[in-house]
Amino acid sequence: MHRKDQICHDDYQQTASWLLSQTQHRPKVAIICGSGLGMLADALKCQDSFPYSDIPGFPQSTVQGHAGRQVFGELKEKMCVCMQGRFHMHEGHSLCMVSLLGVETLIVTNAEGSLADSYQVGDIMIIKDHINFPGLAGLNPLNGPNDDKFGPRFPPMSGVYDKDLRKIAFDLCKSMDVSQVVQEGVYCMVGGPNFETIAEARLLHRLGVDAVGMSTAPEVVVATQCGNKVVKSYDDIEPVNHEAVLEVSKLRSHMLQTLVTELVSWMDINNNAV
Ligand SMILES: O=P(O)(O)O[C@H]1O[C@H](CO)[C@@H](O)[C@H]1O
Ligand SMILES: Nc1nc2[nH]cnc2c(=O)[nH]1
Repeated sequence: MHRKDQICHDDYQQTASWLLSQTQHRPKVAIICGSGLGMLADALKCQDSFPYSDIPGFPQSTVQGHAGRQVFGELKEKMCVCMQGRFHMHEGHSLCMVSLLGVETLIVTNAEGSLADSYQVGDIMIIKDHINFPGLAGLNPLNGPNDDKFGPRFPPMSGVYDKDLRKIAFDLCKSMDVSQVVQEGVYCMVGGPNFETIAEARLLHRLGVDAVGMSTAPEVVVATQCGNKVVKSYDDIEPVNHEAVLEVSKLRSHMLQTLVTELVSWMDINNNAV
C-alpha cells in the first residue's frame, strides 16, 4: 500500500491507458468486490474483462475468494468497472490507477466481522465512517512524497462517506423490503492477516467500532485524495475463519448485487465517451 514508494503516477497512467485502449467503456463508477462477493460483476452487461495477470504493471490478488479480474461493463446503462479482487494492505498496492480511468464514484463492498451487540450474522452494514488503525499508526497509503497529480498532501477525511448516496442506499433497502437486515455503523480497518484475539475485539468494541476488517479504509483514503465520492456497504458477519467469511458472503451476495445495481441506476453521472 505504499503507493509512492513503489509505483509513480506515470506507471499508473500507463496501466490506465492500456486498459482504456482495450475497451470502449469509460467507467464513472468503480465497484470493489469484497471476499466472496465477486459475483457483483456478473450483473454487468456488455462485459470486457481482464485478468490482472494480463494487465501490464498490475499486481495479483492473492486472497481466496478474490478472482483477480477487472470487469468493465454497464449497469443500468451506466458504465462501471468492477474489481473482482482487491489488494489488501497485507498484499500491497493501491487504487489510484482506477481514478485515472475517469472513475468519479467508488462503491466498496467487503465481508467483515461484527462487533456491535445488535447485529446478526449476515446483516448488511452501510459504512458511515471508518477508523484506519494502521493509518493512525503511520502505515498510510499516502505515505511518501506527495504527487499533486493525485491530490492534496493533507486531504480531509471527515464526511468521506457520501451522505446523499448513503440515504439513497437506505431508501433502496426499504423499497427492496430488506431494511430489517441493514445497519449503519463504523468500520475499523486492522492490519491482519490474522483475525483478532478476544481482547483485541473487546478493545475495538469499547472504542465504538461496529465491524472490523482488513481492507477498505486505505482504498477510501486514496480514492478520497483523488477526489472520488465513496459509498460502501458490506456484509457484517461473525466468522471464525476465512471459509466462514466466504459462506456468509454467499448468503447475502444476491441482495447486495441488487442493491449495488439499483444504487448505480440512481447515480447522477454522465457516460460521455472519451
Ligand atoms: O475485506 P474483504 O476483502 O471482504 O476481506 C475480508 O475477508 C478476509 C478475512 O476473511 C479479510 O481480508 C477481510 O478484510
Ligand atoms: N479483521 C477481521 N477481518 C474480518 N473479515 C471477516 N471477518 C473478520 C473479522 O472478524 N476480523
